[in-house]
Amino acid sequence: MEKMSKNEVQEKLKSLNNWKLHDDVIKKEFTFDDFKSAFAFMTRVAFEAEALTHHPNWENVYNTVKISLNTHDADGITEKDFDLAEKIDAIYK
Ligand SMILES: C[C@H](O)[C@H](O)[C@H]1CNC2=NC(N)=NC(=O)C2=N1
Repeated sequence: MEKMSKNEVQEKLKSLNNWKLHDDVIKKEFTFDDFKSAFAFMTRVAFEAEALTHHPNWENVYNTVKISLNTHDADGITEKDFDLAEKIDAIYK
């Protein structure tokens, strides 16, 4: 899949909720009531990632999950990252 230009990424980010471009990834931080809720979210995202064969880079500290998305194969950001970001936001709702 084709890597998107910085302008394409910025334009497409407008259709997402609070994801931001940082270097060559799009990023967002999610917060929860507690660890259990954060980990339940991660489990649901993990299944979605497997279904899409596209996986998040993430870090979890207690009730927060920081996620960054990029496409290794394209060495940048592609539509696949936006597809996964949309699914992640839907799971978070
Ligand atoms: C073979 C397999 O489809 C690839 O390695 C996939 C797996 N998950 C992936 N996830 C992400 N985020 N980027 C990739 O380029 C990627 N490649």
